[in-house]
Amino acid sequence: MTKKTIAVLPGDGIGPEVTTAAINVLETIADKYDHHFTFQQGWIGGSAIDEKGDPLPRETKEMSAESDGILLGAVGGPKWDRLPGAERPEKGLLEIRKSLDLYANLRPVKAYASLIESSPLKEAIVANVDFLIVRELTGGLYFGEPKKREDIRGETQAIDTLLYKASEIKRIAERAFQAAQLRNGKVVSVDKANVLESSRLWRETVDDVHASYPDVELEHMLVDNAAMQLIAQPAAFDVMVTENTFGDILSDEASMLTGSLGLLPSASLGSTGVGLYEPVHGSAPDIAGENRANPLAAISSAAMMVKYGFKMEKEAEKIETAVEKVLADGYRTADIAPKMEEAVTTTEMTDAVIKALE
Ligand SMILES: NC(=O)C1=CN([C@@H]2O[C@H](COP(=O)(O)OP(=O)(O)OC[C@H]3O[C@@H](n4cnc5c(N)ncnc54)[C@H](O)[C@@H]3O)[C@@H](O)[C@H]2O)C=CC1
Ligand SMILES: CC(C)CC(=O)C(=O)O
Ligand SMILES: [Mg+2]
Repeated sequence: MTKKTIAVLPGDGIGPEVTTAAINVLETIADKYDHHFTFQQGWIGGSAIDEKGDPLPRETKEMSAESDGILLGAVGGPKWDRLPGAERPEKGLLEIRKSLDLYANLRPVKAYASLIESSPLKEAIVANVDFLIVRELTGGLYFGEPKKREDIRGETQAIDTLLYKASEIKRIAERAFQAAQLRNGKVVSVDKANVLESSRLWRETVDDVHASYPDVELEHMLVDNAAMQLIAQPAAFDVMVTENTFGDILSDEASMLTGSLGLLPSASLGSTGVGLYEPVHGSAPDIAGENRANPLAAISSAAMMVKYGFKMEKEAEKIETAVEKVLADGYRTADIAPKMEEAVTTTEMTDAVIKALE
């Protein structure tokens, strides 16, 4: 019997609904394969501000650092939108990523053949969309200093800093080339090197790292073109590596190649051994509490946890196959249902996945 302790940070909005779904799936896997998973809940985000006065309370940080893996829902919502940046729910998420040095955010984008009708980009799904976004997660605009507001000659101005060290670029580039070696051997590095100094360093550093991976093909692409190419020829991508902000935006765009943001999982990995697994989507305040959220992104994030965090390949594959099966069987939450009256709820979708696991 393998024992694992999982820190569960549901967060805000639909976060608690989708993490409950993922926990139910993990419990079924534990029963089936004779593992013992212990779940420890912690506060993060807006709910942590309300309960503890801090978007990342010390207890959450410690419990997460000591766990074998962190399962996170999402943070944020209109209730906290007027708070200053340093006190907002999102700060809790940025801080846990930074404090655990989770610099590599893997966001697989894989279309399900059974969802062709649900995508506004049907041709994309037909074209077998299957690529990996490797997003740098602990540098760039979200973290660079100075980050502040100031009054200059009677006018308020705001500053964010886009800062990258060569060492930060080097380690994420290495992750991308290694991922490509296990896939189809092609990396597209996305930057804005025609305008940004940080992107010029990015490009030079990626080129330097590439010298050690001669078996991998490398192409540099400017981010505006990349945004277009994702729609024009999504099947041409294998691994895309990019900095924090570009990766954040391009992965939401890429989600629509699969049919919905509610389908994309992610794994954030780093140097400390503990990984954080969360859906790509946010807290979706517009549907929170309605049992309408698609739980498949969170469930697939749990699959990434057992695969990357616990090295349980067959358990991960079991979850992935169950997700494929429920979609092939026609289960559709509202975000992917062609007809609203045919949509299933979050809990019905979760129950269908659990049944498919048995
Ligand atoms: N990782 C995180 O915790 C993230 C948090 N956020 C926060 O979430 C809040 C809302 O941000 P938005 O811009 O609205 O982005 P969002 O990702 O929460 O929602 C965007 C749209 O996608 C839909 N959607 C998202 N997840 C879904 C799911 N599982 N099933 C069905 N539909 C789904 C929503 O209903 C909404 O229409 C903000 O406070 C933002 O800062 C946003 C992105 C990531
Ligand atoms: C707080 C944000 C940076 C979260 C987000 O949008 C993301 O990580 O995708
Ligand atoms: Mg995002």
